[in-house]
Amino acid sequence: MTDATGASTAPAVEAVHTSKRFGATTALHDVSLAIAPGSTHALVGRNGAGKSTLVSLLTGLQGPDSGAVAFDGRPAPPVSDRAAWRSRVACVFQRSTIIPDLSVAENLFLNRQGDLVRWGALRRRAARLLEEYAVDVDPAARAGDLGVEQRQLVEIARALSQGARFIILDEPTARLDATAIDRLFGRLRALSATGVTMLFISHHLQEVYAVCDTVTVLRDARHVLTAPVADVDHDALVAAMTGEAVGLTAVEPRPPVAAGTPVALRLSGLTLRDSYTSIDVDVRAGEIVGVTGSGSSGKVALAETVGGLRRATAGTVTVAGRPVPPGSVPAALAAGIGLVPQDRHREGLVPLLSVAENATLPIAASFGPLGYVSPGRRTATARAFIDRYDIRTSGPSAPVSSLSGGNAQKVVLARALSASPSVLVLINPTAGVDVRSKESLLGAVRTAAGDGTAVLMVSDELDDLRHCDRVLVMFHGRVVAALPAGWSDTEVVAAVEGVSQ
Ligand SMILES: Nc1ncnc2c1ncn2[C@@H]1O[C@H](COP(=O)(O)OP(=O)(O)OP(=O)(O)O)[C@@H](O)[C@H]1O
Repeated sequence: MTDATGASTAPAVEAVHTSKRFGATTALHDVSLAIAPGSTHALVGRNGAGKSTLVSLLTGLQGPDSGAVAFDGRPAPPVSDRAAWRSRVACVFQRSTIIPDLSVAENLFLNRQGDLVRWGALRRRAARLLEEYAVDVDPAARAGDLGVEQRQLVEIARALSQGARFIILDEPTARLDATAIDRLFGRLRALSATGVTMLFISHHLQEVYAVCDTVTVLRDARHVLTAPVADVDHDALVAAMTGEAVGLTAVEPRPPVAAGTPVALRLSGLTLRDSYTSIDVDVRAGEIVGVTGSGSSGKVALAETVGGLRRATAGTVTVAGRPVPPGSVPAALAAGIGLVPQDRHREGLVPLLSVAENATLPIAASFGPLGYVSPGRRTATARAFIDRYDIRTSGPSAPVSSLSGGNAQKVVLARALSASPSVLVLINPTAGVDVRSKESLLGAVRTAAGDGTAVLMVSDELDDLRHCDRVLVMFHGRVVAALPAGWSDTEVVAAVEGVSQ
């Protein structure tokens, strides 16, 4: 197709009446999408709406059951021709496709034909490529040592250098702090100005307005709406995603924790070499304490230490006055500490077990004597979780690996809460969770606190932190600010950046 000037008018990317089923689940039903060349197109929808499935069709990871995909008006290559797909489209996944044990240079030229076996030549070519895309990374660095931001930039540079003019960004901001997000958005705008077409997937609707020109909403495997972002306000977008005209509810202030309430969790002089130093924190029963900070602040390592995933080099963790043996998840669990870890793929879930088995792992012992778990009780408990947390699944016996990302995150939280822990440690608990489900997850955390659980919530999200009674800000391994309820967004951001107001 061409216009009067002879320029191509075909969409850069198109899905035409595509459908995809997994067993009994319809993941996409007759979905069509056309992305104009050079546009930055948002794809939004609730957890399980079908976004990742559509991405898998647009990247050729699998073919549609019916319908077709086209690039620049021409049919997509066969699924088996990976090189042809790589020259058309790349997806910067939330989970990296970079191989950690190889160097940056090797990662950049992975899967490419040619005579690049000589290390010196490979490194020089990698250096030129990184310079061309203004990526400030050493080509000889081990890829596994890169931060999330640098890793994503290497992935984008690799995609562009392979000829792809269409890039899919699947929740690219999920693990970036505010300044890194700003830098990423600057780059996306610059890429867009050079004619690169992008599909941007995010549960943060404000990001959609910040970087995208057009938005498509999927709901229950179906296409609901495609429109310029300027024509759809926030409430209309949420209504399209949920199918309900009800807006999101404002965060209710929590009643203050009564004076004299005992300390449930105490961190004293807690230190982890190269990560954080001399952390003293008390969390009283029923209190929600937030911890935030930039990527290098040490906040995640601190939470992982309390949850038993890391062993502090000095200091102690006590629960109700009793010291918790360090560096052991079972010991932390036995002390009453529940953990929602950062990486649900690695630490959170057992992929081959069912939703019911995963959700009820810590309470299995209470279901029957001598480790016997009655399947009926387990299923009934799991069904209650599925309803309460709005987990979209074909049922309690579905393997957890069949869940969409956000629904898997809900299982992790359900599991942590299922054992009624006296201390709950959460690391970015709403990452990947849709706007409506965030409300129910944070509501469940508030209910647990209302019942006396002490909550330590590490998060980059101001919307999570709004539920906290106070927020500690870490900077280079130390607590630099303690903000009582009523803080303003700018106060938190300034403290995170290390700028005193
Ligand atoms: N391999 C699979 N086997 C079985 N069911 C699957 C599989 N992949 C996806 N599904 C199901 O298809 C539906 C759509 O999932 P998809 O991952 O596309 O959702 P999503 O919109 O990306 O969600 P999220 O926002 O949570 O990432 C879900 O109900 C999911 O459970």
